Amino acid sequence: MTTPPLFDGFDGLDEAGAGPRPRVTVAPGAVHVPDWLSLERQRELVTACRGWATGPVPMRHTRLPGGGVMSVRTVCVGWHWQPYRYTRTAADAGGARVAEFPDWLAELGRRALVAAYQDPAAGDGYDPDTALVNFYDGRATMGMHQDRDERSRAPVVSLSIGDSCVFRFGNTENRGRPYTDVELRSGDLFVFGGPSRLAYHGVPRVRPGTGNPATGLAGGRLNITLRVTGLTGTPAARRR
Ligand SMILES: O=C(O)CCC(=O)C(=O)O
Ligand SMILES: [Fe+2]
Repeated sequence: MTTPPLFDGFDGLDEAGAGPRPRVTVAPGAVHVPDWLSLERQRELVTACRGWATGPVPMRHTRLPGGGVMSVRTVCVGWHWQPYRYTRTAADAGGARVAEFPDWLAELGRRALVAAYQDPAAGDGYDPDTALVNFYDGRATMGMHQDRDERSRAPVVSLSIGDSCVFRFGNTENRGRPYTDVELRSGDLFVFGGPSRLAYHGVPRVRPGTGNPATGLAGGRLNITLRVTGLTGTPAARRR
């Protein structure tokens, strides 16, 4: 029996409906954990992201120094990323200080590492302090890049909600091959750390209409990456 299209992307079954999609180590330190987030957790994250998207810093298309504009819309929590650095205030998006990074999100990050690396101690000491929340409409893509503006080389935890996408996970040398195309669906976790921490990656395609409105997201794709900036700020500095 094939999977009814209505359930594609959130029933935990593979394309043929034959069973759960397996956890896959795509490269050393890079792990895909399908269906890691419960529907309820996805709903909570959608609600949280809606809140962050409305302020204090608005969700916006990031402008690149070369004059280009990213097709995804982004809002940051904890630290604000703009190409190619982190600051506490969003100079390129209204100037407000970004929302505090909540403890529950750091805890989710620790649990993500335990699940991805299948090691109860994998989350020990992991203390993400920034989240980049990206929203992709059906036409948005993200070119191949490295996440390298963080001083820390602690793993990146990536959570996906809504429409499925092709996530291209490459090598640490250049934007080209070899790379692996992974389908990320609503609820999937992807972690990249260790030898894969600086691997090039991108999103060449989103598949409109494959999400589940029960997540609270009627359309589009939400991706949240948790990272450790390695930057410090005293409470006073944090307000700057
Ligand atoms: O949307 C994704 O899955 C990846 C996002 C990403 O690479 C980034 O925000 O740096
Ligand atoms: Fe990235």
